[in-house]
Amino acid sequence: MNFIDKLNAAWRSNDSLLCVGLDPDIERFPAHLRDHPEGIAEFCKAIIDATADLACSFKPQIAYFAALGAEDQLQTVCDYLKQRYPHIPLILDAKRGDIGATARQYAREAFDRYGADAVTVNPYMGFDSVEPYMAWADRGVIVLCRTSNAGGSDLQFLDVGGRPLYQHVAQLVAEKWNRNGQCALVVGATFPEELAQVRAIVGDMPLLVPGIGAQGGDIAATVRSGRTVNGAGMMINSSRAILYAQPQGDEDFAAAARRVAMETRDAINQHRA
Ligand SMILES: O=c1ccn([C@@H]2O[C@H](COP(=O)(O)O)[C@@H](O)[C@H]2O)c(=O)[nH]1
Repeated sequence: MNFIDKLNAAWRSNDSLLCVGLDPDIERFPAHLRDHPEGIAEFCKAIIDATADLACSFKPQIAYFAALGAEDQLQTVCDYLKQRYPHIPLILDAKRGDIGATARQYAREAFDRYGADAVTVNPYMGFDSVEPYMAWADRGVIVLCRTSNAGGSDLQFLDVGGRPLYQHVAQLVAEKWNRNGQCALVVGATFPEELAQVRAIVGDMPLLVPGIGAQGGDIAATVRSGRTVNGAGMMINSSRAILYAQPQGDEDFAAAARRVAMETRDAINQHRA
């Protein structure tokens, strides 16, 4: 099954547009996992088990693993996801961007080494820096368009022929780059008006939408701006708000994560119709 089909099936089977982000920060781990040799993988596996029936995708952020030289634990997490939850898409958030020959190695890393269903890429170097990922026709290529951070406006809002640059990116990907129907775009939940603009340009193309939860994006505005006519079309990511949900009483970290993931999934679903 290719990425888009798998995503459609996960939206339906879990009745969810929630993407659970895996950004493991050992400083915020429960004490028993901080010094554990496989603590990062154990933490992520517990979060995955606690939220797999509530999520349409999981998104490990490679920087949190690579910064600690913990690529082996990223591998463990990806293998675990694929073995236990093969129906949930695995998105590797790597935001790669480089010349074609190097891009091919990044694509091998994402798709062959980690077995990701999709990877995030940076379009700044143009089509020949993105095309190598498309050789894996059954995988998703998720292109940065209008990112959730304030500084994204420095370049993405530049006026290019009467329209902001991010709208050109949306149109370019939808009309030219998406030859195999495998592309998606990153658009931040912190900018619902721009999210609506992108949706109008790209039709039903899936959007990866970070920025709710810790970044404060408004769930109602996000869903109303980005949903497709059938009330889907988005992987709305939340990482820290779920991973480090404040325990209440005796609640452990995974139970707290499940509680917040369920609240978030339900809040999203309220606005899909
Ligand atoms: O525009 C973007 C693109 C990617 N991200 C990533 O999403 C998560 C957000 O984490 P939160 O804890 O929910 O804020 C993180 O991995 C970012 O690298 C983004 O935030 N904005």
